[in-house]
Amino acid sequence: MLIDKRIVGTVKRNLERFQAKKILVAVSGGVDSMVLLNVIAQILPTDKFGVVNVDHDLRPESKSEVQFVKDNCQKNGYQFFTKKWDKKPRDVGMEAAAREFRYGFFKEVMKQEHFDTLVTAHHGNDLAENILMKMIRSGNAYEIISLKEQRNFGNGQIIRPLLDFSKKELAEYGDIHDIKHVQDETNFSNITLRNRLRNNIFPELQKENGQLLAHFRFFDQQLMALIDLAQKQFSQIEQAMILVDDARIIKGKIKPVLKLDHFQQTLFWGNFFAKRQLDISISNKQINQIIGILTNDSANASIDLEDSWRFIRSYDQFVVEKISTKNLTEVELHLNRVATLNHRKVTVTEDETDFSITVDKKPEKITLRTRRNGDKLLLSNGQHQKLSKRFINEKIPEYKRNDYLVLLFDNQIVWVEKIYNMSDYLKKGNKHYQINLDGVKE
Ligand SMILES: Nc1ncnc2c1ncn2[C@@H]1O[C@H](COP(=O)(O)OP(=O)(O)OP(=O)(O)O)[C@@H](O)[C@H]1O
Repeated sequence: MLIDKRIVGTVKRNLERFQAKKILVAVSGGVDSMVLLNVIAQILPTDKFGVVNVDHDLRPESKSEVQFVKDNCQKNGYQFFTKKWDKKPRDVGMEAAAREFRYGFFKEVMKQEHFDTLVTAHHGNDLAENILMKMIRSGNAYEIISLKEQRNFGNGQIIRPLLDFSKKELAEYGDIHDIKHVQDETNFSNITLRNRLRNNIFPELQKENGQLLAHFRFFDQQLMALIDLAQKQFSQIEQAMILVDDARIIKGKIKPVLKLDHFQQTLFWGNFFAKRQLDISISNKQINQIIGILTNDSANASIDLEDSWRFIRSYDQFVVEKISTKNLTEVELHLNRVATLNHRKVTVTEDETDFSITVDKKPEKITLRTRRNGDKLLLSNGQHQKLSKRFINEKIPEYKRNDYLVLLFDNQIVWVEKIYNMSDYLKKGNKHYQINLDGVKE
């Protein structure tokens, strides 16, 4: 069969197989995505698909490239959605930030305009480059299979129906149908690993075997099949271990996973994070650290993962939680006025008869906050105890400790929710205060 018929046939089969109904085509203007758009337009009526584009505004030509895609859509009567990226980060990680913005916008359009499927023009060369890049960077099996032909995405799914075709074959289709496209000049510069692989390494490898891309695709499919098989066993283990599982916190028992050997555990945790799509990027080094803290003798330990997630071991349980960077960790408090910290309400009032704290002078500054490293509690005879030690003594698990409120009078800790009141140790002075926490007297 001619290449163009094969491409159209494969895309059509994929759309049917994954039951795509209303499709958003991601079009950058390059030859791959312009070919994809042409193919989709042959298969579907114009009310069943739309075009989405992001102007990353990173190159002088980007404006004219967006215009090119826009004109093409207008001419053909296709729905067109575009957005310019104007809040770029100043530091490193431009490529990743651009991707986050791009996929964020794709999700937004899908939701607002009721598209159930996003289709991208990733092809066989992208897949092979992706696999080799992941081999170079991490060797993590779950990252190696990250470029999937279908996965859940936003309020629907993402489909990549061109993975069976090489860039060359798509270009051939473009020639046959005389498809106009823009040329991304940055593809030729060798600043990124992807471009070095694309321009220097793959041409050499392909000289060794012309079937190289098909082999990468075969390896990817087999690895995915193996992981699918393992998944059944992993699901049983998860059922035995999980206690809480929601968008911000996962909590469970450790024991069930320990029956797997070390390398099976690496796969287990890879699967664990990949399938929940928590947007945690996790390296093999971190997976090994997780296994390390679960299997060593220390009962309390934690690891900070990327993207504000933390993995905590607490005795025979583990917790994965999103650390909220938005949460306030400190507020100044005024007598008789309600202060709110992390959704908790606290008031401190002067009270001669019904009081919980006694000090020798009226505080000039009252602070409410969560714990900090180095916090110390004043005991009898002026001795101190570390707050962390008190948490351990009271058997408060590590992952709960940030929830405890700490009250300070003139920078001296006078009270820690549930576990400490300075007046139990030092009953001095004649200034009496009542603490009210969430409507309850302390
Ligand atoms: N600016 C863009 N606007 C719309 N779609 C885009 C844009 N950039 C890329 N795409 C879509 O994503 C596909 C892959 O593009 P490209 O290979 O440049 O991305 P990548 O960064 O390598 O991969 P990924 O998109 O998975 O991060 C394109 O074929 C196209 O469908």
